[in-house]
This record gives sequence, C-alpha cells and structure tokens, in this order.
Amino acid sequence: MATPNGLARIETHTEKKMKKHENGICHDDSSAPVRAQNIDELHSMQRKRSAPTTPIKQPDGASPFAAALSEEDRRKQQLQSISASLASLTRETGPKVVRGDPARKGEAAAKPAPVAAPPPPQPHHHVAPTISVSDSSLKFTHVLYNLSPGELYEQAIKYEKGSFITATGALATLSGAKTGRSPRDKRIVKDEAAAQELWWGKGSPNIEMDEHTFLTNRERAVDYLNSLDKVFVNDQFLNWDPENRIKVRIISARAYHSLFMHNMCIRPTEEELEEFGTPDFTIYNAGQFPCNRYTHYMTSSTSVDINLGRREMVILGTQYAGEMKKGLFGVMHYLMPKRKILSLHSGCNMGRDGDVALFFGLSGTGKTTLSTDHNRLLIGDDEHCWSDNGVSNIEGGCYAKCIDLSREKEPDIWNAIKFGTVLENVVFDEHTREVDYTDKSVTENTRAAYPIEYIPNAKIPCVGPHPKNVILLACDAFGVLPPVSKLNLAQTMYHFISGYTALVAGTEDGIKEPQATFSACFGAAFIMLHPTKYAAMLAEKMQAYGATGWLVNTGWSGGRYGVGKRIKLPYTRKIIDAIHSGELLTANYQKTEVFGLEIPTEIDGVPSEILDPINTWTDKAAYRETLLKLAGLFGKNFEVFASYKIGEDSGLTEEILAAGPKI
Ligand SMILES: Nc1ncnc2c1ncn2[C@@H]1O[C@H](COP(=O)(O)OP(=O)(O)O)[C@@H](O)[C@H]1O
Ligand SMILES: C=C(OP(=O)(O)O)C(=O)O
Ligand SMILES: [Ca+2]
Ligand SMILES: [Mn+2]
Repeated sequence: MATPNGLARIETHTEKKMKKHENGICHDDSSAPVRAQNIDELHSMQRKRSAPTTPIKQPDGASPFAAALSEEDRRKQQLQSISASLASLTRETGPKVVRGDPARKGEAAAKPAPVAAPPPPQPHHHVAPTISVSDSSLKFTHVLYNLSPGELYEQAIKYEKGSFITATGALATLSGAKTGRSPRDKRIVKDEAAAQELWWGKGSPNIEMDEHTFLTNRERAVDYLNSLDKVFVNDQFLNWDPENRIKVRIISARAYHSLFMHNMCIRPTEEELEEFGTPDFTIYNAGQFPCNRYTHYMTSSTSVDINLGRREMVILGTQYAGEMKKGLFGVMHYLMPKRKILSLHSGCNMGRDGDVALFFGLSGTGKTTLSTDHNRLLIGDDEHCWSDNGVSNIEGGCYAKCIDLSREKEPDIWNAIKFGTVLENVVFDEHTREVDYTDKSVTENTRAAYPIEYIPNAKIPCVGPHPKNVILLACDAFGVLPPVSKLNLAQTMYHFISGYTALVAGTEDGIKEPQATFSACFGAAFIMLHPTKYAAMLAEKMQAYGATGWLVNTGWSGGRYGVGKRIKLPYTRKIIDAIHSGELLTANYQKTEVFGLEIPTEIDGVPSEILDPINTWTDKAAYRETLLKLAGLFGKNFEVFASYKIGEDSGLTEEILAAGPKI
C-alpha cells in the first residue's frame, strides 16, 4: 500500500490487532479505556492517596473505628503543636493552620480549621497587652509538613525563582544576597544561665542580645511566616546516638530550606514521626525578611538569634541555608558537654577493621573531601559527638563544597549530586543543564547538600567506636607547615586550641582572599563554652582511648599563596592512607625547627622532597622569614589561653604551653 508521497505505509502492531466493526470504524480495544469521565478525574487517578502517615497500632480487641479516630486525633495534635510553634506571643491563639498545599483547592482548605493551641507560657512582663483579633486570625496558614523531595522540587520550581533541575537531577537554587554565613550577625541571648555558662568577651563567637530583643525578632519572624499562604515544617532529629537524640522543628518559607534540612538532619521513619510530640528545639527561618535596624543590638539587616532558654533560633535577613545547620551545631555544642559528651567540628570515617579517624578543620580545609573516602565507611562529614560509647554523627547529610569539583578526584561527591540533592549558587548551561563547577560568577562557596546515604559506603547508622586517629587539618596559606606531622598529646592540644588555617574565600561573607585565621577548637564560630573546656575533654578521651594526633597541611607548598601551589589532593589522600594503615606510626621521623614538629622522611606514593617544606621553596631566606612570621602569629594568638588551666592536671597545661613554636 502506497501513501501519497510514494512511500509504503507502515503497518503497526496495533493496527494488525484492530478489529473492523460493522460501521467501518476502527477501535483499538486491546486495552481497557481509562475509567475517568473527564481530565480532572484522570488527573486525580494519577496520585494514589498516601496511607496514613503511620501504621495504626491496635490494642487487642480495639475496634478499627477507634483506631481510625486516633489517627485523626494524632493529626489534629500535630497541627495543634505546629499552631503553637507559630503562635504570636502577643495574641491569644496560634494561627489557623491546615495541612496541604493551598494551590490544591478542595483538599485541606475546605475542612474547618483545627482549634489552635494557646501560645507557650510568656515568661516576661514586657510583652504587649493581648489583642485577641487581628487579620491574621481570619486567614489560614497552610502547613506543608515533612514533604518528600519530589513534592519539594515541585514547590521550588513552581514558586521559587532561580530553581532548576540540573542534568543529573539535582535541584539548583540561589541563596540570595548571602552566599556564606554571617558570623558577625549571630547573637545569643545572655540570660542569667547563659551569662554564667557560656564564653563571652574577646575571641568568643557569642555576641550578646537580651531576651526582649530576641522576642522582638521572634515576633517579626513569626508574623512574617504567618503572613504567607504556606509554610514548610520539618520535624527531624539530630544525633545518631539514640540516647542523646534531639528533636528539631524547622519552620521555613522556602521549599529550598525545607529540602536542605530534609537532607541535612536525620529523617524520621513514619513510626518515629508518630511519636514525635513536642520538639526540643525550633528554628524560625524568615530569611527573606530583614531584621529592623531600629531594633536594639541590630547592626545590619541580618540577624541569626539563638535563645537557649526558650530552645529557639530565629533567622532574619539571610537565606544561606548553612546558618540553620551550623546554628543547630552551636546548640549541640552547649547541650552535649552538659551530658559529658564532646561535640566536634570534624568529619569522621571508619576502616573495614573498625579504625575510626576524626578530621578536624575549619571551612574549606578538607573535612568533607577527606572523610569521603572510597576505601572507608563514611560516618559523617562535619559534626560529631564523642561519648563514652564512641562517636556519632549529629547530622543525616553532607554539605560539600563544589568549586572545581571533578568526577576524577572526588567521584563519590560527584555521584551524590543527583535527584534530591540541593545545589546552591552554581552556574549551569541554560539548555543542557550541565553544571560548570569552575564557574564562580555567583560565589566561590558553591555547595551541594545531600543525604548521607547518597555516598555509597556510608555507615548507617552513623556511629562508630572510639577514634584511633585525630587528624587536624590546616590549609596553610603561608606554605610553611609540613604536609604531615605526628603530634604528641600536648602538641595536639596546642594546635586544637589554636585552630589555625587560612580562611578560604566565600564560606564566611565578605572574605575574598585566603587569610590566616585562628579559630579555637577548629570551630570558634560554633562553640558555646570556653575552648579549654572542649580541649580538656578531647585530651581526656584521646588519653583514655590511645588516639594519635596528626597535623595535616592541605594548603600551600613551595611558597605562600600566590607563589606556591596547593598540595595536590592525591598526595594528601596518600598521606591520610598512611595514617589509617598505621604505616606512619612506624616511619622514620625528623624534627622541624621553630614548630618542633615530627615529620616523616618517606611515605608511599608521595615525593619525599615535599615532606619537609623547606625543600619546596626556592627562596630559603623567604621560607625562614615566613616560618618565623607564622610562629609569631601562633604565639600572639595563644597569649589569651596562657592563663587558663586545661583539665584537672596543671602538668598538661604547662606541657601545652611548651608545645607551641619557639621563635
Ligand atoms: N590537598 C587537598 N586536600 C583537601 N582538599 C583539597 C586539597 N586540594 C584542594 N582541595 C579542595 O579543597 C576543598 C576542601 O573543602 P571541604 O572538603 O568541603 O572542606 P570542609 O568540609 O572542611 O569545609 C575541596 O573543594 C577540595 O577539592
Ligand atoms: C557550612 C559550613 O561548613 P564547612 O564549610 O565547614 O563545610 C560553614 O562553615 O558555613
Ligand atoms: Ca564540609
Ligand atoms: Mn564544616
């Protein structure tokens, strides 16, 4: 049979099966037609109704009817709890919250609003008189509760400008004007307890604010969130140690923030969600809305406020998602030491034989990169606890830097950037959606946030035995620290308290060039107590469990920044391999001048000449001068710690003081 253009007509498989009816019309009745009467009905068939969030536990003999009621009660309780979280402190009730997407009309919104719970007790007298009626009590706030990544993708793409799906399925988004943390805008309420317990004053990250100002900002955030059609609520956990798990609630305005925390915190199972109850800590993220400069203490339009007494954190004026995860980390730095548990700004992994290593270091020094090791099990990349039971990850995800990311050098991180992953501030091809990881147009601090199970050899649950190696990472922009040194306990403490690195551009707002920084405990921005408190706990644990300390320079070699080059990642990996395997424990060592560091003379797979940095510098006089300059900076930085005792043992304090560089 020929068609008008002369080509033979192709007979399809279906045509063959078609039967000719009497009236001569063809029907393809090989499959039953859809049962929908119209398009709306067809669309409604596409989505299967979720089973109740939790399987209903039925006590013996209870009727299924009673069980169904309790499921409804449970949902009502959940909404009441969220309504209470969102309650203004100056109005009588919380907002009318309903579950579901306001865009999906006829579902949740049609139902009467549940009774709002009363706000939490008001501890302070300076709260304004109660006004019982306002416009906000006439509207509904839709709650999008613990949405799945698919649902959050759709919310982001529909409603948040700058949200796109990349070629590998990640959700690319923009964090707005802030592309890094704002440590100078982080404030802690200095109430009586906090005044006594926390570290205040010179060197401390804790900038004070009073309770009244906190409540002013909290009200600003709550009013902003309640003025929206919908808010996202995440109920999740922190800390894989079941005895010390913390329940967190994150209330945010953006699907981006909800998906970020979905990835970064521990995701509850349906059963765990059923028993969630009241959160231990709540974040109000109103990051798109600024704080008010007329408010006392406010010095910019950004404020990240923590109130330990109220167990709340308020974010105004920054959408950088890292504020949430690092804010909670600060809270853990307060809560855990109270329970004699050491909180650590470190990555952590474990060998197949159960040998655990910690990787301390400031932003950009390699915690995420080096703890993600194809030959070892990943426990976590950034935040851990060390208790009498061993180590546990605080988080449920990783937050990797993506600048210059390559498939060859970091295959596991590369492959984790897929459906579900949040990609912040990256640049991609408009059409192919291929990401250009070298592009710094938006920021140098481009990031990927993914659930830890996206790393193929993640250790789930993320816990492990006591660490064998404690690796201190420093990205030395001066290029004078050796690629690796073995430390005795006093040296480990000296370098832990010093927390030296070159702060790499981007992660903190306003830093454009690497610069030398000292950050106590490799995380001064997050610690709450005096650094010596954490140092004493670390010393005690390292001694008790016989861990060895190492100092690894992941920074420059052959000259300072601008002259030398960053040590090649494959060499650093070989060094780390030699630490894990035990090879470096038995190597030959020599001692460096000034810093008095023990450096190995040989490591498998690493050129021996780079092990002593002096060999890599052509200008030896410049090397010595730079070495002395850095030693001077260390000495000056340590002065403030010289008057503190570390632990019960004054002998250790003396040793630590003596473990620094000699000029
Ligand atoms: N020798 C090296 N060791 C570790 N990281 C390196 C090295 N050279 C370059 N890098 C890069 O430095 C960055 C380290 O960042 P990351 O691991 O995210 O740090 P952190 O988790 O401590 O903030 C990565 O982008 C990594 O590719
Ligand atoms: C998110 C951060 O972590 P890091 O850079 O240590 O990975 C940060 O410091 O903002
Ligand atoms: Ca990291
Ligand atoms: Mn970190």
